[in-house]
Amino acid sequence: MSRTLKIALIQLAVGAKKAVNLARAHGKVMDAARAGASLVVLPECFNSPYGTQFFKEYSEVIDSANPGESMKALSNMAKEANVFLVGGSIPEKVSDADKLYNTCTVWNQNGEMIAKHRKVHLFDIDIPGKIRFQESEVLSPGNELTQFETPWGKIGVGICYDIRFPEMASIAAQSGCKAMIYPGAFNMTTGPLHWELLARARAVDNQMFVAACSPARDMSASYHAWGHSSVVDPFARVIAKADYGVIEDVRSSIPISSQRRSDLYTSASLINKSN
Ligand SMILES: NC(=O)CC(=O)C(=O)O
Repeated sequence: MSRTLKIALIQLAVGAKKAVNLARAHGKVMDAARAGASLVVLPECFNSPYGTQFFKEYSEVIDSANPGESMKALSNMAKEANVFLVGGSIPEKVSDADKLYNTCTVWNQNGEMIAKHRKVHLFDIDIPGKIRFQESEVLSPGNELTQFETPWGKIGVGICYDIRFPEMASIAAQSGCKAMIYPGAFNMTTGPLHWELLARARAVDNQMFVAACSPARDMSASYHAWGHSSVVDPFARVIAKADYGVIEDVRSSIPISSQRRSDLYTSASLINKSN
């Protein structure tokens, strides 16, 4: 078993156009592979805006014999980039049963689907004055726990709200998983309080790696994702975090963009003629 793994979490900007989301995901997966990642993770609902009003319209059947647009795209990304790909999640349609699920698919380097996880714990919350979200109004819950084999050991998968239920990660650890991966989309109310806390809790409880991958925050969308995609080690140390707040902090503390002397930066004005 290989002992080192470079993992990439893609904090993808997700908009209203499915084809654009898929193309952007493809570009970022290729970038991650070029940077040396062997396992790449996309966020929850990577092909669709996150909202119960969108799930039906963006849903696809997940069927290897007759793959939909997102399935084809994920298979191609994994194969072309030569990576294991945890394909975030998409709204899955099961036409015979007239049901929708929030489903993560996992792909190997040959572009073959090796696992499928339907979100088990649906995100139904109501925090007065802050956020009400009821996935169960349109989605059905999955009924299985999911793990997959890789050259770096077995890995368990959950989706977002699943991270709040310690049993899933604990069962994964007890059955030999080295890591839990959660595509997720926490929000501006629960994210600051719980996202990192839960990822670190699952890591420390089970002495395993935890990776949680969010979409990028878009304040013009109906749902404001928290972002902060993170990797936590078995000591519960956050070893990587996408924290775009740091950009603002650094730019206001060291304001080089307003201090730039653009008036001097032409080849003619650079030269001090007296030297
Ligand atoms: N979006 C989710 O499934 C979960 C979430 O935002 C939360 O638990 O908070």
